[in-house]
Amino acid sequence: MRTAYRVETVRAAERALLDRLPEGALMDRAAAALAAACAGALRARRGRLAGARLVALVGSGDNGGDALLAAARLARRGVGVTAVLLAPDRAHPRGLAALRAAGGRAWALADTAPGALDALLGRAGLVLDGITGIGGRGGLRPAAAELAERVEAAGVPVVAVDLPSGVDADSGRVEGPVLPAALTVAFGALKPGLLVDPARGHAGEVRLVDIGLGPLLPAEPDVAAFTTAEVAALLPRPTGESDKYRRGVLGVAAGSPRYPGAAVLTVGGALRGGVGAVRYAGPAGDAVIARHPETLVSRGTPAEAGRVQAWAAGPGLGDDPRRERIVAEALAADVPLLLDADALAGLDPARVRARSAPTLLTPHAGEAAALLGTERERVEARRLASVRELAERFGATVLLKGSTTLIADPSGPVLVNETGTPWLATAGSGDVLTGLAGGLLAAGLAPREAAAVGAHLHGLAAREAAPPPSATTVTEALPRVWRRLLA
Ligand SMILES: NC(=O)C1=CN([C@@H]2O[C@H](COP(=O)(O)OP(=O)(O)OC[C@H]3O[C@@H](n4cnc5c(N)ncnc54)[C@H](OP(=O)(O)O)[C@@H]3O)[C@@H](O)[C@H]2O)[C@@H](O)CC1
Ligand SMILES: Nc1ncnc2c1ncn2[C@@H]1O[C@H](COP(=O)(O)OP(=O)(O)O)[C@@H](O)[C@H]1O
Ligand SMILES: [K+]
Repeated sequence: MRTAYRVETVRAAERALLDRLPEGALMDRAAAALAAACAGALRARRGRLAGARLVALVGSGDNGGDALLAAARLARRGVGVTAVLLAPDRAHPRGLAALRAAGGRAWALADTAPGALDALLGRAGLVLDGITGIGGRGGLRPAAAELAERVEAAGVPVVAVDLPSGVDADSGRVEGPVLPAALTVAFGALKPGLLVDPARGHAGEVRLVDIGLGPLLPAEPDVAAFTTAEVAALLPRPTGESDKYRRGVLGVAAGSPRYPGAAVLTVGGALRGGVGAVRYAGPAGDAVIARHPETLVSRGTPAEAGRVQAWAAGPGLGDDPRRERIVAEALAADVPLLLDADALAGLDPARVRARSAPTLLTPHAGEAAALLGTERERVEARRLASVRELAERFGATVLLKGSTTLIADPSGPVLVNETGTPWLATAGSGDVLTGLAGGLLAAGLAPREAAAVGAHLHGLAAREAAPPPSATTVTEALPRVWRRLLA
């Protein structure tokens, strides 16, 4: 598991560790790793370290201190270092002394003419961003924001110290300018903002440095991501005693005369979800059979279909006059249920909470916004809070789709899917995910695992099918992904 912890938790662990270590030891560990990462980046650009130029942006906290101590180490190895101090009288004293002793220069930002700053940046091979880390609050203040914009305009690669300056560590929110990094060197633990958009999108490659915090962090993270190996271990596998019913049957209620394709795509995903069989109930049976002849089709509603181990309902139900009945019957079924798309419209939390079996909701940001009574943009800006709120309100597992797919239960860590790709923003790809995650539910995975495994496979399949994938080619790539993971 890749794990991320909130600032409060990181700080508590840091305090406990500081009590056991000599003064400054923790920052020295961080600075050594940071200097090594910068040295690697500088060498990759120009072959050798001596004579390279680095600009360190230094805020008034320990994030700036880390930048100064790392810059001092690089200066000792022949790198020409200039530190740009946002608040010279509050710059980390030990860090500043170390930099000066190593022959580095320090400029006060307020005393630096814009032309001189641009010239400095123009000569730099790398910028080290130590403006703010976990102590950053709200959007960057004007001087810092302007500096970030000038650095970005100069086009010099940036290594962020702990976090890209300007992002909110706990929520992944971004207010105003951020300095985007090619590499973020995170100390002790990842913070949620390094895994969740929009902040994640500014972090570049994220490298976690062990500074000894691990044993002091709680067992339960705030945010976590399954690795591919963990996903592979969760995949349902048939055994000697398996038959098609024991492997699990998924019922699919999707599609309508106007949207038969949604039924085809959902069933297509379901058939790659590790089930023994898929029962389709609805008006698009002919289209489903034409593409997937192995499907058991019927024209009725969920209550009229045969036994299943889980239901997936919603894609393309839009103009089916029986939509409400279909959703009501799916909600009444005493098996795990995935609700997506048109099944989410107007969904009553009390009806979901009253269910006897688990429920998984898979909204995109627009559907999540409608369920929360807010705007899509607000959900996109506050993904973590939104998915947590939905899970709590509905007493269900919620998978929030989009640029970062998140999965939340009413309590416990939020799971992040790290395999996503913007290529998935293509019509019908959500229907494939519904079938896939529904299939995994029917095969016996808990909703949280079914959602996380489904999203992980879905992202890998899109990468395999790209560019450019369509919902159909994502479906077709799924068996290749299974094969690789099962090998
Ligand atoms: N945790 C660990 O284990 C370890 C942590 N370490 C390091 O410490 C870092 C945390 O240091 P930190 O606590 O000093 O806070 P930091 O991020 O430097 O920022 C605070 C300063 O920024 C300012 N400021 C705030 N908001 C701002 C804004 N919007 N725009 C502009 N300025 C803003 C704020 O100013 P003030 O509000 O006081 O005026 C304050 O002075 C952490 O990220 C990691 O790098 C490692 O060394 C070792 C192990
Ligand atoms: N910008 C993006 N980056 C990564 N994944 C995305 C992005 N936009 C959409 N997706 C993914 O694409 C799929 C789209 O699903 P959905 O919105 O339900 O579309 P549709 O209804 O057309 O199937 C989801 O899996 C979602 O997470
Ligand atoms: K930073």
